[in-house]
Amino acid sequence: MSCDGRPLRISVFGAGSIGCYVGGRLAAAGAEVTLIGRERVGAEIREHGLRLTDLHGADIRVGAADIAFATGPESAATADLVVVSVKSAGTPEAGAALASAIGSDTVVVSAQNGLGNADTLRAALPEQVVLAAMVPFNVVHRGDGHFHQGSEGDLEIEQHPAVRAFAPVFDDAGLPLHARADFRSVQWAKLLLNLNNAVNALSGLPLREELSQRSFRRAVALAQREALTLLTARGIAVAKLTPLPPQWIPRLLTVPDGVFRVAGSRMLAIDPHARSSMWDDLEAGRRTEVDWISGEIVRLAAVSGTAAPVNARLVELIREAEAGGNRHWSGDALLDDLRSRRGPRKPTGKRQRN
Ligand SMILES: NC(=O)C1=CN([C@@H]2O[C@H](COP(=O)(O)OP(=O)(O)OC[C@H]3O[C@@H](n4cnc5c(N)ncnc54)[C@H](OP(=O)(O)O)[C@@H]3O)[C@@H](O)[C@H]2O)C=CC1
Ligand SMILES: CC(C)(CO)C(=O)C(=O)O
Repeated sequence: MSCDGRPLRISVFGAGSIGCYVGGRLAAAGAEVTLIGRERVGAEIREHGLRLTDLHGADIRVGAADIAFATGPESAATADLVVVSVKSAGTPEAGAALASAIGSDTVVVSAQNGLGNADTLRAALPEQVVLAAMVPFNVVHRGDGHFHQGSEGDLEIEQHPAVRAFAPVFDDAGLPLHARADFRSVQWAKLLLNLNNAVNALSGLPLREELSQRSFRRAVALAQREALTLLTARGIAVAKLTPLPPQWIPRLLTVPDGVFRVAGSRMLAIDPHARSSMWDDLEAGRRTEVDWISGEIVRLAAVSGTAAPVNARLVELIREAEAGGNRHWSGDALLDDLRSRRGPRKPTGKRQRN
């Protein structure tokens, strides 16, 4: 893929799990990539290069000489495209850093979870085209420059004419980008899925092991059902990322054998070691994105004049865990705790499915 006969220049602001994996694959496909991140990551890449693997046996090597690394935004000055992949708490700083470095022709893509990161970047970068994208798959950093894609799904992005200039290099990299006119509803669908992040982080378990336990699945379903009730009441659309209607989403996580649906109509495999990005943050002692994920449901409830006690409790438990509290809950204990937060249930006469 080239831009005016030369390789596309891409900077990735936030060289972590997603940034190194996506940036590395784009470099392997011929783009001129600069990763912008912390010196510890730069040192790892200088020593080992990048190794990028996936569930299907892809094993791609990018030598240290074939991908540039920087700790500041200056190198983004000549980029055609900047992919932002910092955690949500870092977005304002990323926006300010890019504002001092890039020109108005550079397109910026937020490859982050949550709903508001692209808007935060737009506020800092009023002259640039800023687009939100959705990363459905999980990436695990295995050390020594090795990043492993531990689940499946294709990238989705807001529909915009600018996408045409860089979509081909994503195709070449084996990471096809699907442009969607209803992107907000895609973000809501992903956020519903990410309500599992808090439960996963509190379980202290890999995703597959967590989701193989019925009580954790029921805990996730409580959070998702609470969110869906609010979304439905406010008439907010949730993309049909599966062939099932949105009200079925809580049931998707009841699949017993370590696979769940993320996007598309397929069952998606999960690597046995894959963990949520929130698990990574708790493990590393970093601030999590709980305010931008479960916290969105709490805010939605507040503006709707109601409450979201299950998601509010998950926010509270993650904050406690960030401060050193329990992050090894059993499924039964977590489920009992979350259930005790809900108001009394009306008897339905029906057996609970999840
Ligand atoms: N990991 C995953 O599997 C998935 C993640 N996502 C989403 O993608 C986004 C990125 O997640 P992920 O890749 O896990 O995040 P990581 O924490 O692994 O990577 C972000 C990196 O950017 C660095 N960074 C932050 N601010 C700056 C700065 N100003 N200058 C230089 N480097 C900086 C961070 O360093 P430091 O930690 O020192 O600040 C960190 O190394 C999140 O929104 C996440 O929710 C979506 C799907 C899956
Ligand atoms: C891929 C997925 C859904 C895995 O939990 C994720 O988005 C995350 O970890 O943040």
